[in-house]
Amino acid sequence: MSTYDLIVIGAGPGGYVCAIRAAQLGLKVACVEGRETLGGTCLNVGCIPSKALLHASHMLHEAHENFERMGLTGGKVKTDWTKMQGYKAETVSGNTKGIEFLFKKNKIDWLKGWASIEGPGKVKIGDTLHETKNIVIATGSVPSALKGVEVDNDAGVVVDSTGALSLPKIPKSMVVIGAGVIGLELGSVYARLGAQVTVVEYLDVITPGMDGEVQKQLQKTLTRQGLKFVLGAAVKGAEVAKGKAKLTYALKKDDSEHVLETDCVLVATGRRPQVEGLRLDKIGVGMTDRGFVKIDGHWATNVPGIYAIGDCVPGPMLAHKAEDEGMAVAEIIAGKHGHVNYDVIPGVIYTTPEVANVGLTEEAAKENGRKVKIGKFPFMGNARAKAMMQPDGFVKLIADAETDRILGCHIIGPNAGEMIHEVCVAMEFGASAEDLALTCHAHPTTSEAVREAALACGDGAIHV
Ligand SMILES: NC(=O)c1ccc[n+]([C@@H]2O[C@H](COP(=O)([O-])OP(=O)(O)OC[C@H]3O[C@@H](n4cnc5c(N)ncnc54)[C@H](O)[C@@H]3O)[C@@H](O)[C@H]2O)c1
Repeated sequence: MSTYDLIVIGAGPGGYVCAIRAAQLGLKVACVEGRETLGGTCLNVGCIPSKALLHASHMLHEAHENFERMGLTGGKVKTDWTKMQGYKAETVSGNTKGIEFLFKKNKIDWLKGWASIEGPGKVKIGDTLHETKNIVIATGSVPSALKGVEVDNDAGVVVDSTGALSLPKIPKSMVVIGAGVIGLELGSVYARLGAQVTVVEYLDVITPGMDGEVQKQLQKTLTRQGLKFVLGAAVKGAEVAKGKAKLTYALKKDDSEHVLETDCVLVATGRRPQVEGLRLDKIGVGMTDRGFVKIDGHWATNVPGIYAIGDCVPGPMLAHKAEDEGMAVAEIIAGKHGHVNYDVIPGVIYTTPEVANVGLTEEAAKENGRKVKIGKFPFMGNARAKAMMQPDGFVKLIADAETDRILGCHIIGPNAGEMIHEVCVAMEFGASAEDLALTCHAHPTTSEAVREAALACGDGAIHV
């Protein structure tokens, strides 16, 4: 039995970052992880492997669609699925081993196994009980189940996001249930690799909650890339026979039933918090009615010395939100001040073009009766985007109508996921649209489009 200042349960982006920050602040720290490798969903079966497949399939798309126009000729580039899987695995292991190195460097004990909490200060793994002053629950989330659609990742016909990363072969056709982040990212991968992809979504729009103009532009662009969309459709069930699936859905507008036959169904209808086996009910940790761990403004549960962060607590299920909470709670446990600004958490969809957003949408401003001004700039007017053959999309900046303070930004276009951060920094410092407009931006960069959108909040953009 060992005594720690802090035991973090779960080594995903929330948990491992929390452990590292706590160790840096002088605490004796252990992190429990039952998976063979560190890094949680994000590094093992989420953000990182999907980005490897997105990158490789984007390169293929470029080779097929744009190389010749750029004067790059030669044999037709083909996909070697086994090699691509190897590249994905290498990307993952490079990152997970990196966390192992960071744990050693920061003298963090990796307690291997699945933990349960026996009471405040008591964490059990197998038959071993570990004592600790504080516990942080960072156990993340798992894909939600969908009634009537049974996932079997090993069979590879009806899969969730984990199974979709390692399909035995590239399917000729795929039906994606859910036009959210996962559905569109992985749907894009397989569409670029040659599958006929149909996305079936319950709502009448894709990417619910996002800026309406971005939703429309993204749907238009992905449709041009070959994805088909069936919106306003409720999935009734899926049957598997002879290595194929039959998916039945009903259109909400007239209740008519339709069947899609496909090689593969990807269920991407959201994720739910993962807390099974922790014994939270036995030790009286309060939960929300949607199954998340209930916390106060300092990530503390109702049981003294037990905190929770990341996907298992309410809020957006994003790795970077979990990381920020991990750092903040470590600071609090170490007797310092920890803070997360939930108004400035960016979101990115890694399709091509990328979609990125932060803060208020035009729709939310209208709903709240908040007066805003909107500066919009199309990438068609951006020299760099045109040189990259990616002139689709725009930057939309939202500022307070009276004070000019930046309240939000919505980008669809090349490098959107990188560009959003200058707006995040501006918002963090309470900057106005004019502050951004007065900041010199290097030419030619796609970031100039952000400045132009800021100029459009004032006297006008130059290049439209
Ligand atoms: N790039 C990123 O930041 C990233 C990548 C992957 C996952 N994530 C996070 O992981 C979580 C899960 O992602 P996700 O894409 O599974 O969920 P999501 O909540 O983003 O989207 C799920 C979609 O499925 C639809 N849906 C739900 N039930 C349905 C049904 N029965 N039939 C048809 N459509 C249905 C919803 O309306 C919604 O559009 C999200 O919180 C997401 O933010 C983020």
